Amino acid sequence: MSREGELSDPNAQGGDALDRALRPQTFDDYVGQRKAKSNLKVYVDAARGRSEALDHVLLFGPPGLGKTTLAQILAREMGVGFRATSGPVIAKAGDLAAILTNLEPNDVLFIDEIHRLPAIVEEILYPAMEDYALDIVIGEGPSARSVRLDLSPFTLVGATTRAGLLATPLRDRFGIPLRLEFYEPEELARIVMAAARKLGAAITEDGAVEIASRARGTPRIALRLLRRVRDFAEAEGAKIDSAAAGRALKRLEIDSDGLDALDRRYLHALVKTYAGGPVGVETLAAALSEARDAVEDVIEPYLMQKGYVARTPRGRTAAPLAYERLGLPVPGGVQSGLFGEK
Ligand SMILES: Nc1ncnc2c1ncn2[C@@H]1O[C@H](COP(=O)(O)OP(=O)(O)OP(=O)(O)O)[C@@H](O)[C@H]1O
Ligand SMILES: [Mg+2]
Repeated sequence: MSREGELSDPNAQGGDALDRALRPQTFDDYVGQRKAKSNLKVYVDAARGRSEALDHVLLFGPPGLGKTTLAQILAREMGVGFRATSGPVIAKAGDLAAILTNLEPNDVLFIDEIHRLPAIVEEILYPAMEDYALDIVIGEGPSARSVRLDLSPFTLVGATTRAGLLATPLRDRFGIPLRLEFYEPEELARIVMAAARKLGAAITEDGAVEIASRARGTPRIALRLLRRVRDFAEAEGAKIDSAAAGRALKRLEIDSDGLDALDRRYLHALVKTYAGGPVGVETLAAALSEARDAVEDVIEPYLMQKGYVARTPRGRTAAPLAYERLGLPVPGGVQSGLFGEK
């Protein structure tokens, strides 16, 4: 049982058109990520002042934190065109060459899931990023020769769920690497309020706070919960206040910490089946019938940040908080002291 659409394909979820309508368009509408945003503003202003392309940007962080959104905002704030593609879609070097030669000066080229670019494609990206040039080999065998083709200056914005998945030479060519962080509940509440306003849904501040506090620090999840809660509230003829949100979230099996059924299955497997670990991520993924990547990208980052799970050289181990969440005694009787504070 996956979170709706998220594990199989992060971008294929219900309400896609709605998603687009809710996307912030400017730095000012883009809530949170204060550090990344304030640095980017400086770089954008400087590049615009010099009429140059912005340096290449690598955005990394768990799914749904706003990488695609931020890439679009960058192009808009730079006042340049935006072209989007993704790693798995570009199969041949020629595909990327065609895209690169069609860019207007200073355009933003967004490559989602950039860690999934085939190696041969990655190689032609290196001179393109460094010198705005393509090295094309003409002919075969001993008569083959390489010609250099100049490109317009452009900004590559790459997105990936984990920077560690990128080959070092590629990673090193990004002048601006930025890690997106999980959002604070107050920030998510602002996102939920703004979205509810755009949707014309009746919501109170505490209704938004209730949804925000259970959204795993992730705007996409907050917006999805808002849509579901709104359905329940409309069915009840109620507005979305904290009581209505609480009832709906209970029906959606989202607990007070925002953990859903899949998170609880993960903790259950780790704590019960594997006695709290250490256990390898492959083994855990198999126990959950999920892909290893999905476990590492989607489930674990939030559980680790919240201190339920730790990563050790020998595998994952359950922290005291995991036992407490499942209502089990903590081995050795050490209490985390964290339970109930969140
Ligand atoms: N800072 C933000 N302020 C307001 N809304 C946001 C913000 N970040 C993301 N969103 C909203 O959350 C949703 C998901 O964002 P987005 O698609 O940019 O995430 P992503 O990081 O690209 O995810 P993935 O890794 O799955 O591609 C979008 O609908 C977007 O409107
Ligand atoms: Mg995206």
